[in-house]
Amino acid sequence: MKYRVFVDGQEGTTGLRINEYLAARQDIEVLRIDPDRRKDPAERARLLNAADVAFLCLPDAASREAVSLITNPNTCVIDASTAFRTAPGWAFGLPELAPEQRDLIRKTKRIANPGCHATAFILLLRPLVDAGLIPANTPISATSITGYSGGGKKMIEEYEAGNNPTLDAPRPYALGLAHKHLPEMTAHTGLLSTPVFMPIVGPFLKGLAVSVPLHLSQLPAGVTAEKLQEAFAKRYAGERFIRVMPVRDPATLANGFFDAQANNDTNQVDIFVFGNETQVVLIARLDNLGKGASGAAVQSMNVHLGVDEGLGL
Ligand SMILES: NC(=O)C1=CN([C@@H]2O[C@H](COP(=O)(O)OP(=O)(O)OC[C@H]3O[C@@H](n4cnc5c(N)ncnc54)[C@H](OP(=O)(O)O)[C@@H]3O)[C@@H](O)[C@H]2O)C=CC1
Ligand SMILES: CC(=O)N[C@@H](CCC(=O)OP(=O)(O)O)C(=O)O
Repeated sequence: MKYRVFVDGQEGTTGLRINEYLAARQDIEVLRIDPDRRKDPAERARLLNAADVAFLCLPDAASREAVSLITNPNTCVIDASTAFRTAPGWAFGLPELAPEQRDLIRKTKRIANPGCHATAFILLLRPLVDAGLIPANTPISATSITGYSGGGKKMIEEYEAGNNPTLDAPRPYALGLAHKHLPEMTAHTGLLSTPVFMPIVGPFLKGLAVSVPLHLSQLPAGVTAEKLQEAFAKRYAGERFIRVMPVRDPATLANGFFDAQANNDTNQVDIFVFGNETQVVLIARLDNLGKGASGAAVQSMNVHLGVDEGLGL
């Protein structure tokens, strides 16, 4: 028997990438919607309710509508939008979040796939807050460098039209300091205050790196770059999709520049700790369309179904 999977939003950036992952799977039958009816609620409802797993790769409002159309108690929803990431009754689709997270993903029928920036930020902060190395009341700031595919079809078209010179330089955004990932970045790290977060979109398709600068004077006495790196190594030991790099990664320092695209076309996250006696910078790198979106959604599906977590990734 094959699992039946429906991708609502199959023509979008996240949906297309999920379909690429699923195409190689022998254990999955993809239920496809007639492109002319892809926004027809009745046809979507029929397929959503026929599916064992439904991926929602839609704007928030359309995701909420899709969830309201589901009456089959056996349909497991994996929503890629921002709509349910801190909602009660939904499991956060980040298996590496905490030791109990895989169990939550396995048992629920409602999984909220994390945002791309949020995934990198949470994987940096959560282990250190849990270990008491970053007290929960520490004020935290972060930047993120991201490729333009994170903005979906519309932003991809703008960049690829090639007729707007203002897109040639990296562009900081979300300067209202209210980026849509902030609620999940706060809730799933345990931080007591909302971080200051400034993402920067650059003229490249995909790849993302979140940086968190810290003064060691903000942290408990005795915390060093080495101790932070050791805490990551301990927390992520055995995690196949997370690689904790050596402290002050010699290869990056020798190169002189950080490569935000080095995990593209993988489901991998790399974690770095740079620093001196008084300061550190934490960096997490991933493919915003891989572990930042479609790869993470497929990984959560695998966990939910109880098949090999890396199948097809
Ligand atoms: N791109 C990324 O890196 C990431 C995106 N996400 C999230 O995933 C979701 C999808 O994003 P993304 O793939 O980038 O967006 P896109 O704009 O590329 O794709 C969205 C798709 O949804 C379709 N759609 C819109 N409204 C409806 C509707 N009512 N019924 C059915 N289909 C509809 C659109 O149709 P049409 O083709 O006509 O426009 C489009 O094909 C968003 O919530 C986004 O926030 C999450 C993580 C990362
Ligand atoms: C470049 C760009 O605009 N990126 C998007 C992030 C995409 C993503 O991961 O977030 P969602 O799942 O929440 O859409 C942004 O910062 O809003």
